[in-house]
Amino acid sequence: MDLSPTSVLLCPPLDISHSSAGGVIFDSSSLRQQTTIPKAFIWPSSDRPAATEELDAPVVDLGGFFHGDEESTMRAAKLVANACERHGFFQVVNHGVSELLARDALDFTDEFFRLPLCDKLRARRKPGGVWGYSGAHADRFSSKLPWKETLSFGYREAAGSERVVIDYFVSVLGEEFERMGLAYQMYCEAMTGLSLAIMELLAISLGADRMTYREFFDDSRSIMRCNYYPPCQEPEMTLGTGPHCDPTALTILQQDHVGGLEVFSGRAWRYVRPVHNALVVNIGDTFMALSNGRYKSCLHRAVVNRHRERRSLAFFVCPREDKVIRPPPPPSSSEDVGGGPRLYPDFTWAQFMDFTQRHYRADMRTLRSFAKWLESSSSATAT
Ligand SMILES: C=C1C[C@]23C[C@@]1(O)CC[C@H]2[C@]1(C)CCC[C@@](C)(C(=O)O)[C@H]1[C@@H]3C(=O)O
Ligand SMILES: O=C(O)CCC(=O)C(=O)O
Ligand SMILES: [Fe+2]
Repeated sequence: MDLSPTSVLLCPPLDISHSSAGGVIFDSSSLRQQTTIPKAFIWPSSDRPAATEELDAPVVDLGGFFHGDEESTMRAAKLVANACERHGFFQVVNHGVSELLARDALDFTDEFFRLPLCDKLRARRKPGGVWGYSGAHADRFSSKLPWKETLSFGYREAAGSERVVIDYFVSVLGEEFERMGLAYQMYCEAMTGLSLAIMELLAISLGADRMTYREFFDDSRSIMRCNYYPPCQEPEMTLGTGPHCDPTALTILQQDHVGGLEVFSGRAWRYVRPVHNALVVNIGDTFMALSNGRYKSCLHRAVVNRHRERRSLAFFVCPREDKVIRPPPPPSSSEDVGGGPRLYPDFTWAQFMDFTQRHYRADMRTLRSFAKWLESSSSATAT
């Protein structure tokens, strides 16, 4: 794919301290010239120690599974079960996503985030919205700001959605961004296919009917997020993304070779070494609820460094908004997949997503806090 830079978009000088909407704007290129970072980016010292140990997590070869080889499928399912019961994290290779497509998606991330700030702001996230450009979430939060810029957009595989991503880029940034939109449209299609295959492998690993989750997510909605982490002059004082569990069901993440992703496991933060051509897969809160707590929602974060920018592409798989999140009964017994009493109430993704966007900043306790919030809201309406 021709990656010649898009036409240079000129824009007027910008007052970067405050936007017209009153929110604060994060301009990493000017902030990086300063010797210290603004106070709003400093995280509590308890959140900051850098990992010294590597995470023990499998790199699962999906080749045999894709070829219908039962023995390697069971081998893969066993690795996945063990990892998901421990920390909810594994990596996959021979995943079927083209290396060229993956590289183009990363390269276009560079092209977008290297645009002048005023051009990125043409795609800025609208208040209350999910899609769009954000600088450190400075328009949403006033402390513990993450040292990153993000671009998020939605995807769903349905009739009439063949151009949903392309049309987003063209409508927000202009015709000259059609190639970027096409690359991400194709990337999201590939990620969706892989996510459904992983849902099948998860069901097998849980002893459920292998089509259970594949069917549940057949009309999934996804959120694609491009993360760009600029170099930071005080990397030990801040975080690229704070400690959290993804509220979504499953995340497929492509990271570049720089490193910075950490997972909390065995009472310590552990770094994840980038594996060439591998994709990171982590369980989110919604899948933890679907497995009735048997699989753990992965607690993770991203640290930054002094000299190198880092990029990651996170593909968040979510159920259709109105589907009720409830563990499916496995074929062999009347108990739910996770066995024992229900750990979480029924809820819909629409309710949970709304909670993270309007009521609560997602962190390591989002699902628990959401369950309490649901309970208090329902008891309030019952009285
Ligand atoms: C449902 C979501 C909220 C966040 C994006 C996501 O699609 C999945 C991950 C969530 C997030 C990355 C968790 C850490 C805090 C957060 C505010 C962020 O750093 O971006 C979260 C995302 C959000 O925009 O709320
Ligand atoms: O950039 C990374 O490695 C992690 C990003 C992440 O966890 C997220 O966007 O939810
Ligand atoms: Fe995450």
